[in-house]
Amino acid sequence: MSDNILVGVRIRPLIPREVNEASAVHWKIGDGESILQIDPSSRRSLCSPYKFDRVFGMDCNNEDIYCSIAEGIIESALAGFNATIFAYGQTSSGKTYTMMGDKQEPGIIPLAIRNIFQSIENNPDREYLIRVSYMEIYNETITDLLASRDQKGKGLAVREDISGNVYVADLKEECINSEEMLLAIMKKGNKNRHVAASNMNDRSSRSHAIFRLILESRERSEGDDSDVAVTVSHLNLVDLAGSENASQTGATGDRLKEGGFINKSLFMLGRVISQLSEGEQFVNFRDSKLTRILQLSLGGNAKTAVVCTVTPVGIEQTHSTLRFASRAKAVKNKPVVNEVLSDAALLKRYAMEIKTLQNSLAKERSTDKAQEVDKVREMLDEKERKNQELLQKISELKENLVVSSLPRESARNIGI
Ligand SMILES: Nc1ncnc2c1ncn2[C@@H]1O[C@H](COP(=O)(O)OP(=O)(O)OP(=O)(O)O)[C@@H](O)[C@H]1O
Repeated sequence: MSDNILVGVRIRPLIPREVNEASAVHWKIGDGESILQIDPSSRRSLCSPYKFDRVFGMDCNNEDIYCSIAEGIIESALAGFNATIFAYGQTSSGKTYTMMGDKQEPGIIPLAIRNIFQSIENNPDREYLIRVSYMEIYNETITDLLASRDQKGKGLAVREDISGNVYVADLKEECINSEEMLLAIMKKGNKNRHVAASNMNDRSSRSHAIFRLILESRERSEGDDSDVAVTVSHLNLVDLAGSENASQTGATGDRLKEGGFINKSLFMLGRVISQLSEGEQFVNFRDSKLTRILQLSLGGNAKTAVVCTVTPVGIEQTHSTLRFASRAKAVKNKPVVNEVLSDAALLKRYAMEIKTLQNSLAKERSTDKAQEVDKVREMLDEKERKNQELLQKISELKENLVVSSLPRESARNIGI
């Protein structure tokens, strides 16, 4: 099975700054799948249309983008496929608005979180273990957005395990068991992200942010389930920093330096996409942290979607984004469901640990306590304390599992 990267293009409405400057609109949407440059006064076409899987006009909202581009990818991640959605575009084109949104209009990330917990609720026959990490690449340094200030060191290293999987060493992963908990973690990470004002955007992201969920799931069962396969998938939701032109953003000093890093890593991403779209044998994944971390999502074992955001007033930069989007459309991935039978899956290890603890508890309880009372009363107290600890540990492990509140299908069939 081979899947092309799904590509959507979104043109945002004019923002107040552009309205005040009486900026002209240079782009027109064709039929929901194409976009072309027009002359603002005559509205005559100035180029042949760029075609994509979907093109979203100024009146589309985040929910529209989510339903057409993201929902299928999120469902695939829940079914065990690695998946990635990223937003790409020039500064101020609406990437953060699309990925994160705001209170009135939640973006792809909060909508995905809601979708994931609704799907779990609708699927009572499986149990899930969900972990989250949140990192940013700022000036080519990886920072953990979930680490407290005193835990932040010099930056995290990208490593490769013996199977060739790329990972970020020492990145914090938190187990989460509710939508509210995950949203709170997302907000905490957002607060830690590098943001600054520029002439183009009052809150310009100065880093690439990768919000990653690791989803493990397996059939729920009562009996001996040690050989039940666990599916494990990585879902990356990525808000890239925007390409920028110093003469437009007015960047100087630190901002100029950041812009240099941003443009360079986006150039590397563009080159990787180009190489993949042309089927080249050698691909420069290792030339930037961003392409290294996203390696699997670009031409690998993953379902990937990209939302390319453009402004209605940009001309050269919009063409440049659309060329990137056209190349991305030609990239093929090879997604497969990742099933794990070994104890590499945390869910498997949890299940085994729960079972071992339950066995020890049963053993402890079967000891003839009456005899022991005669002998050493303190020993009994000690055993009781140990039992409580085991029970506590079992319930803590179980708390991390996310399951539907509905009865399992099998239980419903026999009327439980
Ligand atoms: N679809 C939209 N509808 C209304 N306003 C939007 C839309 N998209 C973006 N905006 C507004 O445009 C401005 C820039 O958006 P945003 O910060 O998301 O851009 P960005 O691409 O993430 O920029 P940067 O690369 O500088 O971080 C913000 O004020 C945002 O509220």
